[in-house]
Amino acid sequence: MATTARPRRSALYMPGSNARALEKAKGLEADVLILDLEDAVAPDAKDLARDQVQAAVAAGGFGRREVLIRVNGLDTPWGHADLAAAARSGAHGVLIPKVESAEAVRQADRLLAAHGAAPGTPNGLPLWVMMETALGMLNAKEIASASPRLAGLVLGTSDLAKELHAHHTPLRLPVITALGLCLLAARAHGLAILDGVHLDLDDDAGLEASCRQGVELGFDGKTLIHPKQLAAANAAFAPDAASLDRARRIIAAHAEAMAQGKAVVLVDGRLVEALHVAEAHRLVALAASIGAAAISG
Ligand SMILES: CC(C)(COP(=O)(O)OP(=O)(O)OC[C@H]1O[C@@H](n2cnc3c(N)ncnc32)[C@H](O)[C@@H]1OP(=O)(O)O)[C@@H](O)C(=O)NCCC(=O)NCCSC(=O)C[C@H](O)C(=O)O
Ligand SMILES: [Mg+2]
Repeated sequence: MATTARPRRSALYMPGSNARALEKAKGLEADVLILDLEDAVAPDAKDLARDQVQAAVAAGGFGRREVLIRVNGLDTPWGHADLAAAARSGAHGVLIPKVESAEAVRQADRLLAAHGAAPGTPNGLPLWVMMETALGMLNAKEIASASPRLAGLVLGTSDLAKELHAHHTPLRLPVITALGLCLLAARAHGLAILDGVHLDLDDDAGLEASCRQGVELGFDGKTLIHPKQLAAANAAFAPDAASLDRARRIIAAHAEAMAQGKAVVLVDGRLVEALHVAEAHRLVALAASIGAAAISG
């Protein structure tokens, strides 16, 4: 299944109750904005946050940025009203927290449809789910294939570490199995997948290392909590100049080999076959869409 080339290098959370952050987001270099009604919003501010987010999305001005609304869980006092508001908000997607089963995805899907959101792609309202509990991880395969409305998975490594009694360590070994399960599920079912947050805002080196690890594992991008983290994620998850140059040479060399009736060729002494060409095309398309996004602001 094809994975879209839409850039999702950086996905910035912001509390829906913070009007200043919602406004500021319109000028930030984020590929995705996650307008949060869940954990970043205090119980007393839930209704205000919902109204503010709905009004902000309706007013627009977010440009090329993909806008997701993270609702409260459907088992909370606010979840159903959040989902109803998100369904008619004009956002690009709705993010459901702490999803643990395929049935939870189907329930959200049914409720969105009941609130008038068209199902499926390309015209429906996409559904995203947070993977952040032990049970969710064990059910990743079923969750990822539960609905044609599903567009992506978002790792919630803070909730996960809390539930596992695990520590946040530089190499993230305590959560690496969970990251792998989600990556397998997302790629098997053609979904986008975003890595969890780096909580220490003063740890630039740790953030860069965590972004680099996310790239190496295969994530499309990283969720972030502060604008100062955007540049690191945008740089890490974009193909660098050397990778792009190599990708273009792979495409050209393989096309020439094919014209001569050969299926394989050496580029820089390394074997290139059709699978490498497909990956090269993905990188080139991703770079082009990052470039186009930069131009459109
Ligand atoms: C962490 C913060 C509370 C810090 O806020 P603040 O003290 O205001 O930071 P600064 O003074 O450095 O802010 C400088 C300017 O940047 C704006 N700002 C700050 N953060 C954001 C943001 N996230 N989006 C947009 N704009 C932001 C400030 O308004 C300042 O602007 P200006 O006035 O023009 O100078 C804060 O950063 C914050 O609230 N971050 C988001 C927290 C959040 O959303 N948490 C929930 C998501 S994380 C999570 O739940 C993960 C998952 O579920 C899991 O389990 O792992
Ligand atoms: Mg969480």
